[in-house]
Amino acid sequence: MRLIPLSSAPQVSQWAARHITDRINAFGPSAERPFVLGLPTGGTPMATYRQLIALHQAGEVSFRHVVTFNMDEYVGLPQTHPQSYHHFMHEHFFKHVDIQPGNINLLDGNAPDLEAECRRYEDKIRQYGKIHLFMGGVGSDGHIAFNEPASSLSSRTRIKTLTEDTRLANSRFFDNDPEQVPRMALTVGVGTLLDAEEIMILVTGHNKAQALQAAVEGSVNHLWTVSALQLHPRGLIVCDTPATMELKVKTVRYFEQLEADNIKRL
Ligand SMILES: N[C@@H]1[C@@H](O)[C@H](O)[C@@H](COP(=O)(O)O)O[C@@H]1O
Repeated sequence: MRLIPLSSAPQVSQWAARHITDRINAFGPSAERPFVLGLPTGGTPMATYRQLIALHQAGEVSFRHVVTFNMDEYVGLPQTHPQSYHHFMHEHFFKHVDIQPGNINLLDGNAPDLEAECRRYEDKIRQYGKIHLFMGGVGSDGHIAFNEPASSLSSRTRIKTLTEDTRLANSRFFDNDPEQVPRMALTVGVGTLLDAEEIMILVTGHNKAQALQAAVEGSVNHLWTVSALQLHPRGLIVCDTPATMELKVKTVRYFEQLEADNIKRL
């Protein structure tokens, strides 16, 4: 696993957007051979989306031959609801770049048969071969996508019941009322994430410090599903200083030294 310890959240978004841009450009995608990008929602990636839009507007990256798969979606929220992940993605990213609508993939949390919808999603990912780069955030309880504590580390796309903690954390987007937060979501599994060629997780803020500690210094554990990143050959975490507060000084120094050139790039 690589850890890129940066000072601030804006630096994390700058680094992440540059990394995605570099990966897409190095791949040289075409209509026949698109770059497949996995994407998250949440507060953390919003600044990265703004940076990607800026890079796109500066002519540094095109999404014309990029296919996207979002990691999760609430069950039962209309797609037009301001807090649906469909709405989030269109507002914060898709409508600002040159992605082709047919290349956007999101789980349908209103599908009549939710299990069939999850199977369809897995099949569609498989049709493209694999996801080249999956970006994600992490919940303060260490969940990735909506793989709540005790999710199987070999899970595939499925329906998950959200924990009280997650509904409480996400209530800030629902008038601070946890009752308005849907009780279920569709999410890619930990196994689906591990199949990606590369995974990049963004971690910012002191409220994520425990999750980062579990991910980097803890053992692989289903209670902190982000720790499954340790099993991946190309796992990458980009974090800010407040998120490192539960890590040993020695751990942070170790990665600062290893990544000195990459940190200086900013
Ligand atoms: N399903 C999403 C996750 O994908 C996200 O990583 C997490 C943290 O979100 P935030 O970045 O807002 O802290 O929230 C939700 O539960």
